[in-house]
Amino acid sequence: MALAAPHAQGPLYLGLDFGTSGARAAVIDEEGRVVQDVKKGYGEGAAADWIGSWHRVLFELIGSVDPQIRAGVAAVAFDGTSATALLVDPRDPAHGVLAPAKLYNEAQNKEVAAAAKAMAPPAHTATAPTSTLCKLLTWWNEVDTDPAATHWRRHAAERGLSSPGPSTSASSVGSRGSTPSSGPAPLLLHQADWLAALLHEDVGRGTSDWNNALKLGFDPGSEAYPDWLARQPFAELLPARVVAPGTPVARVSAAVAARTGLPGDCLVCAGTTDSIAAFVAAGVTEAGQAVTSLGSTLAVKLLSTTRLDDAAYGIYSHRLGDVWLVGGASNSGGAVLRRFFSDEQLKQLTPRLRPEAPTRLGYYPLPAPGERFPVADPELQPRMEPRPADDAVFLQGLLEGIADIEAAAYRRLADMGASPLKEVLTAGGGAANPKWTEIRQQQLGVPVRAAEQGEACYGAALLARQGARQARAAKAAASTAVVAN
Ligand SMILES: Nc1ncnc2c1ncn2[C@@H]1O[C@H](COP(=O)(O)OP(=O)(O)O)[C@@H](O)[C@H]1O
Ligand SMILES: O=C(CO)[C@H](O)[C@H](O)COP(=O)(O)O
Repeated sequence: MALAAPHAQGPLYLGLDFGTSGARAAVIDEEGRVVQDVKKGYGEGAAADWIGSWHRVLFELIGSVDPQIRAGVAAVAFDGTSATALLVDPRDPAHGVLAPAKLYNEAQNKEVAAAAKAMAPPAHTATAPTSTLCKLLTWWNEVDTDPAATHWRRHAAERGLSSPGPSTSASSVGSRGSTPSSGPAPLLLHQADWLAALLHEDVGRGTSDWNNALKLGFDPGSEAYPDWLARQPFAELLPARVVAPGTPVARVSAAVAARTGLPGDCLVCAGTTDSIAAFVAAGVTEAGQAVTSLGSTLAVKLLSTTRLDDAAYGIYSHRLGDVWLVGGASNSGGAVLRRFFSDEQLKQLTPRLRPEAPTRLGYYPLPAPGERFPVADPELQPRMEPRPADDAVFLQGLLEGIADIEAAAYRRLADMGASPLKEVLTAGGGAANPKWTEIRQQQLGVPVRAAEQGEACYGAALLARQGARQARAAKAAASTAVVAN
């Protein structure tokens, strides 16, 4: 929906959210008012080619913003699903993707998880089987275990590129003979990093942000890769720059400006993950306030004065400015509901739910075996039987089960010394369900309400605005310095 273009006075800011089931864009003005918001599903069959789907939907989404509004966009920022990883040829990140993307919830094998545990500090979030580090180790390991199938060599041959590949070095996950490289080392990018690179086309050795790089092993406290990671033979594959969310990275390329109608001086800013973007959108500022993202997955973020990290429970701390957002992400959530009910069916059944009469079905709703948080168990089995004959009772059992997981997550954080929970704001598709809010409030024992701005793309747009303001301030300071001298 687009407000009349005359409302779109002054610089505008575009936030793009690439979630699990679809992508959304929000354009806001300097005051944070939404000028236009659009969304697009990835379409049937997207899972067969995530990279092609994301690439297509990115330009379709930008193209569906009103041209007049598009022409006023001063900065763009992305949020993507956390630990969704791509391995690219840095010479051609748009088309030179060297292996199928590994999604946020794909747990890597036990050997790789053991290799991550052997190199990282105990209980570090990068040791989780779904971490970006484990995904990188899987790709790195393939060079040793199956050279013929090594993606980057096959890809290079198919495109007549000189073969990129690791420089001669001993692999930490196997004995690697010398493999002289005739091209640049492949580059690991997160989904949000890669989408941003499609717009600025100036990827170099990669730029990521504090939040996306956390599960790779980046330390947002020291704002650097820790020594245990920097000294690994695969360190050359890591994004070279990791900056605060919202930091200006580069301008859109001339070709992309011509293709999209974005201004040639439009800034592409560093992004974040989808649950952090939802947190930014919600405008939470006090310790004890929390945001639960009820999207395809259940992600919990509590603003805490204490930093907590324990992979045994899937708990980690993101940094935003100078505060810590402690929490994690469960595999439960809306993706389970969608297995049984369309959004329309949810709307029809919800009035029949009775929060005052719990079903006591005791479900642990999961879309498939495996859980990340507040239980970190890649083999945890779903529990969603027996299924009552009445769909309203079955739905209530599922909603109660997800609410139980949310409550257990906040209890775990409290047990570990996080700031006491005071209030929960809800983002994502599930925020629209008043009966679910009632069920959750009963479980949590604190006020629960829908965030006024619950869309992650709004949070990404706020980060774009922050980056543009940062660039303007730096320009003003530079011109003042010139005058002073
Ligand atoms: N009325 C509702 N009650 C509960 N859940 C809902 C409702 N409407 C949509 N959902 C859930 O919201 C999810 C989509 O939310 P969204 O924030 O778009 O997810 P994502 O960005 O992770 O793809 C779906 O899985 C759907 O089951
Ligand atoms: O589950 C997800 C898919 O939507 C989230 O992207 C992700 O796992 C949340 O991670 P983070 O806490 O790093 O934002």
